[in-house]
Amino acid sequence: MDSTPSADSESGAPGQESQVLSVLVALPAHSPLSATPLHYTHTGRLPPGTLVRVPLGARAVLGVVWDDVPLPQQEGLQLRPLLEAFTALPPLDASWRRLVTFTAHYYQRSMGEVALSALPPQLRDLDGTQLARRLRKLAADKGLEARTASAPLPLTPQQQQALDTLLAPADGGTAPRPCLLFGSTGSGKTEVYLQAVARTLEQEPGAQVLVMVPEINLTPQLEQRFADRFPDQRIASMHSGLTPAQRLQGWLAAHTGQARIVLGTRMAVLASLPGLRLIVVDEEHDPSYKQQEGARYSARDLAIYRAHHAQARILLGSATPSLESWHQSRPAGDGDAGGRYLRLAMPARIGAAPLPRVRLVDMNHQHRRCVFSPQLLEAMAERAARGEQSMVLLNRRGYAPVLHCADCGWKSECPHCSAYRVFHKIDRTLRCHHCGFTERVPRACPSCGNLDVQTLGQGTEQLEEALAHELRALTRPDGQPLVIARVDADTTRHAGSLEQQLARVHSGDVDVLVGTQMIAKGHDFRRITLVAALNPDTALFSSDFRAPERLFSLLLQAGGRAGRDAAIGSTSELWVQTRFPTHALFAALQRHDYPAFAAQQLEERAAAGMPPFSYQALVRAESREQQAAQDFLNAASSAAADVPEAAEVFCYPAIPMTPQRVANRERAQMLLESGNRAALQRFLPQLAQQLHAQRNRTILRWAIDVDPLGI
Ligand SMILES: Nc1ncnc2c1ncn2[C@@H]1O[C@H](COP(=O)(O)OP(=O)(O)OP(=O)(O)O)[C@@H](O)[C@H]1O
Ligand SMILES: [Zn+2]
Repeated sequence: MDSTPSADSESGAPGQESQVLSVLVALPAHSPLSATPLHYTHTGRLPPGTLVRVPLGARAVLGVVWDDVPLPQQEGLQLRPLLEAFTALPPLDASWRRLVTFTAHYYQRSMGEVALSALPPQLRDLDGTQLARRLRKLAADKGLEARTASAPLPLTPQQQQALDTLLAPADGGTAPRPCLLFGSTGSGKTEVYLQAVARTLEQEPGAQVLVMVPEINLTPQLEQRFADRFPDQRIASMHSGLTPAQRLQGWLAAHTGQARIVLGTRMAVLASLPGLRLIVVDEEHDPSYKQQEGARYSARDLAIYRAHHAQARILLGSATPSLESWHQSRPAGDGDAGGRYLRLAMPARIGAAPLPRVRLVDMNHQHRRCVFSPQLLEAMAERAARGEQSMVLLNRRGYAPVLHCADCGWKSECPHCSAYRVFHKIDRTLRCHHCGFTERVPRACPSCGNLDVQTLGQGTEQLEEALAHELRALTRPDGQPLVIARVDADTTRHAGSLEQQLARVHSGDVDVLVGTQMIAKGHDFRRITLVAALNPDTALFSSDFRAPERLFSLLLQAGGRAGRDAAIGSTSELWVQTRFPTHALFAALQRHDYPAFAAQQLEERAAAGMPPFSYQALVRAESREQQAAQDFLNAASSAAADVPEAAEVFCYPAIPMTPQRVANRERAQMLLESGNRAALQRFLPQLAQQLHAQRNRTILRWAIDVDPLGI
């Protein structure tokens, strides 16, 4: 296609001059062109936010008309006209564009990448006619069934107070304060969300709400509750499990305001929501809100930003808030103005079902290879005999994390990673959980030929087998043998399989459920009265300072699955098998005392200058050689050390990541820390410039992770 010279071109209808437009397109992440919008010509003006198709090299790509950016002063710059403007679609509004700009700057990515990744992929393949047809179809099919709405429950005084505080009018012209709903497991947070949504939708005809959940497997249950409560509302869902056509439909429904309720995982935070009045972030502490590739954004943090600028209300909910949100919602005290958020507490469980009793089993008193203590087995047997369910948690899938030969010391290392391959008995494979490398289990030790190769440690597969053996003599109240089921990433690979397996638990077909943390979160199981965590100890002494926080929240959330139905009448229990029963974390857990745990952790973090008392970024690099990766990072940080922006930022020397090698790539990381978020933000582009400059053939890739979760 011919390039058209810029502004003074004379194509087009009389009186319609060709204009220069700034257009965002997605360019490869480190392309020098990716920093700002590109320029194209078009006959007549198009408002910012209009979706367009533009030529890029030999391709035609989707782009978004952006707010004007001056043309670069470049000799002989030839601008090309855009190919197509999707004027049937309302432009993406200023609030969305501002969110994209902020996300790109804050997380050190290009605006084009962020903007285009926030759009449904199928938009790239449609032309204007096809898009117009989709829009007509969307308007014609409301996707609703005629049903009666589930009635709102009469709120408990605590729920009522939380709701009223959330919805209280903000001071004239200011954005409402973000609210943290600190509500015990089973305290009825969802009902507060539902009624907050209902009230928000009533208040304004065009109001929209965004409800976020951490895990895709929690969306069906929540979606059902929303669909039951709002049968005359179109609900758009947004998560990675949808087909491209479904994603486009949901996105269009939200963008055009036809869907007033949007429900989704972290990606939903970047949806176009022109009428946004309320955001709910359920289980706000959950690490899944952090995107782990590309633009590594925290959907919770972006939600706070987004709500602020849209002057929308925002409610973060959790029984175990992140220490960041907890700290941010601290009440004013002596000499401290308090945090920016408002803390709403709902300590009581609905229906007065007490929180589970915590029982610690000291594994120092058991024999070395003991997996289930006799006390725990007995307790599970009692529950099963009464027709109650138990749940056993172990954060390790497969049969055994390592195979080894006692004769020569061989271990099932992955040839491509610095990690062991996990033994999966079901298909007799050794699988690397990092790179996916899979082989049949060797019949004999590959190094010395010893036929007696043994397992080390346990995974969920082995637990399932061991439990079946231990409980084989027991029957349910109806005389049938006990049913033991396992739910982890291996049993839920196929679409719909998780829902099926959970449905079996809900219907009472399963007596003992074994699984990874996947089963600990958010589910409203009615008949589980005992939850057991088998080996939580490694997190107590991890090098990652957030490990105790994650453990406490996992255990408390897991325990929260027990005893949700007071009508069952028996006391619920959370069992923890540990070699450190006197650890302070367990003491706080026994009292269900999140505030005490948080206070102790925050004190440690304050003393050590860790988040939330400091701000961090992590730079990661990959190379064939560990030294090359570290040298690259260290060179960039020394080169950037002299800029004025470096003043308040501390760069630690680069170190190997764990695991150090994955898929034959050596990985290194460098931690940056500052007591001042703005200072860190000013420094990062300087460092990025140096990383670009230092980059050489030996560096396979690098990335900056702002506010990293795993250190
Ligand atoms: N006001 C109410 N009256 C009666 N029942 C209620 C009320 N509010 C909530 N419930 C019921 O209490 C149960 C627990 O509520 P919900 O699942 O919302 O808890 P939650 O706070 O989200 O817990 P978790 O953090 O463990 O997910 C649900 O079955 C819900 O229907
Ligand atoms: Zn591997």
